[in-house]
Amino acid sequence: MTRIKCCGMTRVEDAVLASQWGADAIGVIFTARSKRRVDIAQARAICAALPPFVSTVALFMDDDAQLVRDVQREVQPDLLQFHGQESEDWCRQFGHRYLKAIAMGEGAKALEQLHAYPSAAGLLLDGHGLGEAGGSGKSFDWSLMPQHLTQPLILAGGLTAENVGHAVRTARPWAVDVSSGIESFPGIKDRAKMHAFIEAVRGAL
Ligand SMILES: O=C(O)c1ccccc1NCC(=O)[C@H](O)[C@H](O)COP(=O)(O)O
Repeated sequence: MTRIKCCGMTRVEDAVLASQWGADAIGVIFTARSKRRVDIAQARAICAALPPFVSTVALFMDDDAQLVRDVQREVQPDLLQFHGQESEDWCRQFGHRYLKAIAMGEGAKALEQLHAYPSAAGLLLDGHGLGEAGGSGKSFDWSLMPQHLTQPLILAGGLTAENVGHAVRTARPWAVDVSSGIESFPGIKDRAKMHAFIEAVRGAL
């Protein structure tokens, strides 16, 4: 079964619906680089509304370590996600399970980065270029997805209800991550698109 992370949530009602329809994880973004940024109070409200067994992921991109610590303490997410050029040592300093995003915009060369984060709970391969923000809607060549790594791999970038079935069959990821493909506006999720996306992943064999 392919797990589903719906990212860039800013509204309680969107996150609750996603979890009711079958999303396994909800992402909330704290970096100032994002149009989907939430503050600690919004994130706490979203996380508190979720049912048991739905994971919460807090996203950062080359942010100050103090922001990460504040979010750890105040929001208590299940996982951290680092989306910038953070080193492994930097990611590990928080003593918290984390995902590391790998920018796949440069193609196969980016795969060298996959071995740089052995302590990561998972690696999220995203379609944007190095140094660019996520949530870009850009996809990459899904056939580049490695098949023999021990760490779980999460496929991200430009996924929609229309293409995610093909993406899952090609890349065979542990999970998929989506943001702009289920939105009507950055941070505002479109219910029909979100429902169709989750159904498409569940139906992908
Ligand atoms: O979504 C953002 O605004 C964002 C900004 C800065 C760093 C990371 C960000 N998002 C990270 C994600 O995990 C997105 O879900 C992922 O990039 C996929 O986005 P999309 O291509 O829009 O589905």
